[in-house]
Amino acid sequence: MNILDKIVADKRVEIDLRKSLIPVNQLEQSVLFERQTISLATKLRNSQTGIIAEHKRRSPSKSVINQSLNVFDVAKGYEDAGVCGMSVLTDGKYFGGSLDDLLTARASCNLPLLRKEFIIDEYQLLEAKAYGADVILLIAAILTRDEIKQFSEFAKSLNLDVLLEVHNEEELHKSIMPSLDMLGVNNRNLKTFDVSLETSKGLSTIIPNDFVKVSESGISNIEAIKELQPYGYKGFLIGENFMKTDNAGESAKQFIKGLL
Ligand SMILES: O=P(O)(O)OC[C@@H](O)[C@@H](O)c1c[nH]c2ccccc12
Repeated sequence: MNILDKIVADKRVEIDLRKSLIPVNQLEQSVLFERQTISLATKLRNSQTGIIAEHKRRSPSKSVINQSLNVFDVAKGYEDAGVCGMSVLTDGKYFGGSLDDLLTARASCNLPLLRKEFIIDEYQLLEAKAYGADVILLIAAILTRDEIKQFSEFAKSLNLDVLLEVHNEEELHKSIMPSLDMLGVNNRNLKTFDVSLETSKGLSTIIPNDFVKVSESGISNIEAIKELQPYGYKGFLIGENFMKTDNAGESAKQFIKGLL
């Protein structure tokens, strides 16, 4: 079993438990369920910089990144830095995140928030909405075409934007459909953790122009952004580079200053 298979197997157990603790109607009755969501895709289309900054405490590839920052300050700092959106890891076991982190980020800023999660069940989309997300991630490597269609259409019915993540041509071909807003190319292979910006470059030409293109992972300097922009990328998802410092917001601010 590779790491991705393990994460998904654990996720199935976790979702069953969550469902038994919080029924769907309780999620639907939460105050945030009525909130007007903000479109990340629209913000990226109109942005010169396109930074999506992530809150990530640890990961299977890097173990600890930063356990001492608090989400409230990180979200405020990112907003103050002028990022387009924030990504919040909500997986607990492998990334040290939680839905409470999402709720805290929501209370702290008005940025579009991406629920960064391994989505394999519609229930997780209701959770995303109930905890204040604006955007959901779908990972092509763990979903069938039918599931991508089902989940993305359900997300759209909840007014959530959809970011679909691919890592290779096969995943991309299987995933193209009108219910997606953004296509993300993960420069990190989730099965081996190898990172290369060439992945984004190579896949850029076969992503139809109606989708906002996002390059994800392994972006550690301004040069990388400058290198990717000519390939049509409008969004750049950055986690570790900001989170490994003692002030994530401030490092995002300096980064964006350098880009303008
Ligand atoms: O910390 P980095 O290398 O800047 O990467 C951020 C983000 O792209 C990465 O966390 C990520 C991209 N896709 C994912 C899917 C699941 C978990 C995590 C991810």
